[in-house]
Amino acid sequence: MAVNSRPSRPVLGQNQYGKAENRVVRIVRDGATHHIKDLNVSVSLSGDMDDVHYSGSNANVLPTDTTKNTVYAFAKEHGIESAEQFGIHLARHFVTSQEPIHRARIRIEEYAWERIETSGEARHSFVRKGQETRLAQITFDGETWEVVSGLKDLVVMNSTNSEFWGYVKDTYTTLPEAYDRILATQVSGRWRFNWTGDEETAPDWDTSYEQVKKHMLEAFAETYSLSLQQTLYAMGARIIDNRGEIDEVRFSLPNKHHFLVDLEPFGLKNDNEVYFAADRPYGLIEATILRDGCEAHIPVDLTNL
Ligand SMILES: O=c1[nH]c(=O)c2[nH]c(=O)[nH]c2[nH]1
Repeated sequence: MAVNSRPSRPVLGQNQYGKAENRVVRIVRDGATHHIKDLNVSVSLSGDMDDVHYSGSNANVLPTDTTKNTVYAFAKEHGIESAEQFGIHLARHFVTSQEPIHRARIRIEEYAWERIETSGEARHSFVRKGQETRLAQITFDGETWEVVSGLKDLVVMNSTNSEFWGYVKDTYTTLPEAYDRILATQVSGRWRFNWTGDEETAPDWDTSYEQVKKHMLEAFAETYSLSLQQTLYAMGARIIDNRGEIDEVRFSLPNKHHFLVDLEPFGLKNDNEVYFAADRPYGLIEATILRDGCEAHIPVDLTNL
């Protein structure tokens, strides 16, 4: 370095910014048939952003909060036909409406849902594709057998037929009563067989598993829910009532909250269409359902099984 020359300042390299992981659920209600789109949208913008880094001037900065609002407003205004089409809309909007923004990268993960088909008319119940992990625990001490089967990560949603009201209200209660909400959970369940070890009378384990899952899903879809607790009981009771080989069922059900997004500030009405899918905190509803006269053996904490 030459004598008396000032060191040049470090140079800003590639930079980008935006709101990551906007969880948007869009419901289209076609009478009793509902359709859902469930996306995780990350916005990354770049352009003339030297000043905000060098001097802190925000004159060119569209807030990340605005990019989040745009995702939710576009879900209402334009709908979500496909992840690609939705991303194209967003990217074009940011680059063409904001002079300092030269590049927009929209990354989208889409979570696929399949309809839960039941004998009834209702078409508002879904199970997330990718499905569950099947579990089994077998214990034998030379005398006594215990077989517990189960599953985890079975994600299900009802886009209507769920309410929650009439609960205790104290000084700290702010929750508004809900008369038509989304009910979604990620089922973790275990069920204990009453099989005592006789090969002749062993259940067909695969058939039993498929049937338990079917009854659990049907009860979830067909129960008009006043609480997740009530739905949980209905799911367990349906299994006990229909599967004589099972004496005990335990469920751990996180209440995967979906909050209606307030679109009023953008002059848009949210007619139960656009939701923010929160990942935490979540209500956690857990209970055992027993055949009358039977004892509980499944541990309270299912992570121990
Ligand atoms: O189904 C529900 N059960 C609750 O106990 C509860 N608590 C809450 O805030 N929301 C809900 N939803």
